[in-house]
Amino acid sequence: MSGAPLVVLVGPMGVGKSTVGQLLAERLGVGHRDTDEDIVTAQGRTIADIFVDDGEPVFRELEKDAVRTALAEHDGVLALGGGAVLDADTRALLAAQRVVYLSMDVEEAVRRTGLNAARPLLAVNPRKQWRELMEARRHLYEEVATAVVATDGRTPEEVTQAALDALELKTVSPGGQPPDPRPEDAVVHDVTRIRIGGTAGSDPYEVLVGRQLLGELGALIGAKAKRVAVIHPEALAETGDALRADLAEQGYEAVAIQVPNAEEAKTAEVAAYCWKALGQSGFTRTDVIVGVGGGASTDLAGFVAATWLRGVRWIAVPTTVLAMVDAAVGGKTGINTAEGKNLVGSFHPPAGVLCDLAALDSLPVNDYVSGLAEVIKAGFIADPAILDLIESDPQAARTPAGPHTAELIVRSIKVKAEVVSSDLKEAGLREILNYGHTLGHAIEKNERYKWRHGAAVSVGMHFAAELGRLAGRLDDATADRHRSILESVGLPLHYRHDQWPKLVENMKVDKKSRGDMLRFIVLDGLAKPTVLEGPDPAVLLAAYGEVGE
Ligand SMILES: NC(=O)c1ccc[n+]([C@@H]2O[C@H](COP(=O)([O-])OP(=O)(O)OC[C@H]3O[C@@H](n4cnc5c(N)ncnc54)[C@H](O)[C@@H]3O)[C@@H](O)[C@H]2O)c1
Ligand SMILES: O=C(O)C(=O)C[C@@H](O)[C@H](O)[C@H](O)COP(=O)(O)O
Repeated sequence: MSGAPLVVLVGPMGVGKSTVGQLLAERLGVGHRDTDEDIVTAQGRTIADIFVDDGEPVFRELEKDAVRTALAEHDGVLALGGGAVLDADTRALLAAQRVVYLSMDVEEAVRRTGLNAARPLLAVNPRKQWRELMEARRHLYEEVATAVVATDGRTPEEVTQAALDALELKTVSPGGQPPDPRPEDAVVHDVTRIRIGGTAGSDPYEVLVGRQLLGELGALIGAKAKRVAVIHPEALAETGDALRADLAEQGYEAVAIQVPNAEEAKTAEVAAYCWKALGQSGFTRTDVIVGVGGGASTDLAGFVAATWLRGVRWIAVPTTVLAMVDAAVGGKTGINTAEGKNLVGSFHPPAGVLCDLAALDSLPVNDYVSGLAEVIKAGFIADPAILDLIESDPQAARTPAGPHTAELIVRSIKVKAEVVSSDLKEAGLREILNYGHTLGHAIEKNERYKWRHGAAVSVGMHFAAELGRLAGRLDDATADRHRSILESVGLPLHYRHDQWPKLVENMKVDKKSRGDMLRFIVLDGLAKPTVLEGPDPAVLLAAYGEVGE
C-alpha cells in the first residue's frame, strides 16, 4: 500500500490507540498499522528492552524512522506510540496529516496504565510520573491534532464513532465503496478486541467480546490442526454438540468431551477422563482443545491442554460472566485436590478467547450474579468506573439485558489483561487479582465446593476490606462501599463465625503463603492494591468478627 494514511492516532500510552485504531480500520474498510509494532518486529526486541538496552534517545530515532516509513507506505489507520510527538521532526511529518488525538484525564491515565510495570516510562512511581508526562505532552498532542476525542468513560466503540464524527469520515466497505444498504432486520454487532500478553515471554492473543463470535473459531484453530476436542459441561450439551458438528463440517475430526457441571469437573479423575478421550482420538501436538463453559470448565480444559503431550493449543469460549471477565483470561489453569482449591495447575495461556454475550441469556441468575463478584473485584483493585456503573443501577447489573453489561465485561477484562500482560506467572503484580480470594477459597473448600466461587469471593472481599481498615490501610468510606455494592447486587457478606479455625487452616495452603506466613491482598485506598504480610492473628480474628455470623 502507498499514500498518506486515512487517519493517524496519537495520544498517551494506554489510551486505547490500538483498540480504537483496529475498530476505525474496520469501520473504514482499510488496514491498521501500529508503529510500535513495526519497531518491535524490525528490532526483534520489546520496546521495554530497547529502552533498557539503548536508552530513550535511540528509541526516539527508531520511532521517527518508523513513522516516516509508515506515513509513506500506509493508507489506512496508523497508530503512533505515546511519545512519538516528543520529536520535533516527527511532529513536522504529521503536519499534513489527518491526526486524531485520543485524550484522557490524568486520573484515568493513572488508573489505566499505572498497574503496568512493563511500560518502560512508568516502572517507578507511576502516579507521579504519569502526571508529569501528561503535563509535558498535552500541548504537543494538541499541536499535531486535527481533532481531539476524549476517551474518559467511553467504550472503544463510542470513541471510534466520536472520531468518525469529528473527522466527518464516512464508513466504507472493504472495496472502498459505501456499504450496501442493509436489510432492515440486519443487526450490526460490535466486537471489542483486547490484546493480552506478548511482553512476558508468552505469545500474544486476543479476547473478543461481542455477539455471533463462533465464526472466529475456525481461524483461531487454524489449518495445522486435524483434530479438535470440545470440552463442555453437561449444562451445555447442546452447545457442545452443535460446535462439534460445525467443526466437523469445516473438515476437522471433532470430538465433544462432556464433563460434569461446575467444580465437579475440576478433579484429577475428570482430567484423566479427558486425557483418555484425547488418547483414543489420536490427538497430536498440532491439534486443538476448545474449552466451552463457565470457569470450572475452562480451568479444566486449559489444564488438560497444558498437560496433554506437555502442552497443546487451546481456545476458551467462556459462557458465564465470571469466565469471561476472569477465568478464561490470563492462562491460569487448574484443578482442585482434597487439600484445597486450584492446588494443581499450570500457567498455559489460550490462543484466543471468544466471549459471546449471547451465551449469558441462558445463565441462571445466581450464576450471573456470582460473576459480578469478580467484576466488582476489578473495580476495587483498578477501575472504580466499574463500581460507578453498577451503583448507578444495581438491579440492572444483575441481568445480561442491563445497559452496561458489555462495558462492565470489557472493563474487567482490560484490568486483567493489563496485569497478566506484565506478570503472567504471578511473580508479583498478578497477586492483586487474588483480592478476596484467600478467605474465599478457604470458604469454598469448607463448603466442599457447593458454594459458588463468586459468592465466596464476595465474603472474602468483605473480609479483606475489614482487614485493610483494621490494619490502618483503608479508609472507612471505601471499606463500607464494599458492603453496600456487594449487597446491592445480591452477593453475600457473611459466613459462619464458628468456622474460623478451619478457615485459618485452609488459608495456610493459599498460593500466596510463604512458609508459615499468611499473605493477603488489601487496599491502601480505592484502586490501590497492596500486600499485607503476616498480619497479627488478633487483627485477622477481629476482621473476621465483622464477617462471621
Ligand atoms: N483461572 C482463573 O484465573 C480463574 C479466575 C476466576 C475463577 N476461576 C474459577 O472459575 C470457576 C467458577 O466459574 P463460574 O462462576 O463460571 O462457574 P461454573 O463454571 O461452575 O459455572 C456455573 C454453572 O453454570 C453452568 N453454565 C455455564 N455456562 C452456562 C450458560 N451459558 N447457560 C447455562 N448454564 C451455564 C455450568 O455448567 C455450571 O453448572 C471456579 O472454579 C474458579 O476457581 C478461575
Ligand atoms: O488470575 C489470577 O491471577 C487470579 O488470581 C484470578 C482469581 O480470580 C482466580 O480465582 C484464580 O483462579 C485464583 O488463582 P489461585 O492462584 O489463587 O488459585
